[in-house]
Amino acid sequence: MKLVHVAVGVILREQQVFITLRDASLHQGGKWEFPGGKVEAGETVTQALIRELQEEVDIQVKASQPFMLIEHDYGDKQVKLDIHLVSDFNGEPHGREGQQGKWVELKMLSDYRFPDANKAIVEKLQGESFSNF
Ligand SMILES: Nc1nc2c([nH]c(=O)n2[C@H]2C[C@H](O)[C@@H](COP(=O)(O)OP(=O)(O)OP(=O)(O)O)O2)c(=O)[nH]1
Ligand SMILES: [Mg+2]
Repeated sequence: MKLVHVAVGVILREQQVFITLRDASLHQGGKWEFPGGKVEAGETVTQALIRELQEEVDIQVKASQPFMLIEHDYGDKQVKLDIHLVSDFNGEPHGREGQQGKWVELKMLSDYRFPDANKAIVEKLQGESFSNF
């Protein structure tokens, strides 16, 4: 079974999070996600996070902190999501690869359909206040 290590960024600004829609053709497609992608050989998670957020949503990450680690088995694919909070960045995020993207209030996140592995992320985010962001 494939185990894929994924760097995932929760981009935060004033009680909002930037999420994107996964293309229907991808694994877990048609669902919303926190931008990110596979950690490549020789990369740290932080390096992968910086690279993926530049490629996918066109921002330059200035500060990030580890938030949680989730291992999930989808049956066809096993993922290890290394989720980091992105607390400071340059640029304005947008779906650079043509994908839909939007800022969503933290308290509204549970209204969106995410891959199953994300349930714990949404719950933890909604349980925190982030008064500092
Ligand atoms: N980016 C991201 N991936 C997630 C989330 N939740 C979740 O289960 N995943 C899974 C779906 C995919 O199987 C995997 C991420 O792979 P990906 O398709 O984003 O990888 P990538 O950007 O490197 O793209 P590629 O190399 O396949 O082109 O992690 C999430 O919130 N964000
Ligand atoms: Mg990706």
